[in-house]
Amino acid sequence: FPGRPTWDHTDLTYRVVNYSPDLDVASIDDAFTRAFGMWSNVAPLTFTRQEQGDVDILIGFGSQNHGDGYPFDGQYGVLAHAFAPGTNSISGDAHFDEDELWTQGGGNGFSLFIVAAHEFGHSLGLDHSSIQGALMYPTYAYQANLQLHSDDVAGIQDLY
Ligand SMILES: COc1ccc(S(=O)(=O)[C@H](CC(=O)O)C(F)F)cc1
Ligand SMILES: [Zn+2]
Ligand SMILES: [Zn+2]
Repeated sequence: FPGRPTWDHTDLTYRVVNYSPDLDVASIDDAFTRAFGMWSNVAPLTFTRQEQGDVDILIGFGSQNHGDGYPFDGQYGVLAHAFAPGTNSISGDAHFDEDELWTQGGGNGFSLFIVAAHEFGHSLGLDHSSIQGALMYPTYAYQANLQLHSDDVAGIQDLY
């Protein structure tokens, strides 16, 4: 992102503000934990869930207008969005479009784990990759066994 915003600390905290009815709470929590893990596996970052107080990354589901001036668009189209690191309260936050069908794997719907891993890349300061096959490529593609592309790894290691 322009100006190369990054977090000034590596022990990041997050909270899940609300849940989608598409999956049970444990599956949603697990998808986010695994999505953060993709990045902490290759960069000196830790992600700790914190139920109280200020956190770096707020995660939630919303549809259409959900309070941040970036309304979602109903089913399909924009699936989610996330804000770059910074000092604003919304910095780093990740929002998922409730009008999508969130799933755990193949078949119809979108993998919450894959979309979250991509969004958290933005929450950490990564922009899009031009390499198809990279997690940070701008369009969704289901992968049964998600692996970061070398471009994703290079990007996060360049930032942290
Ligand atoms: C692989 O993960 C994603 C790919 C594409 C998207 S998106 O189609 O919602 C994208 C938003 C984004 O790049 O985060 C689009 F611009 F709306 C979200 C997650
Ligand atoms: Zn939003
Ligand atoms: Zn993106």
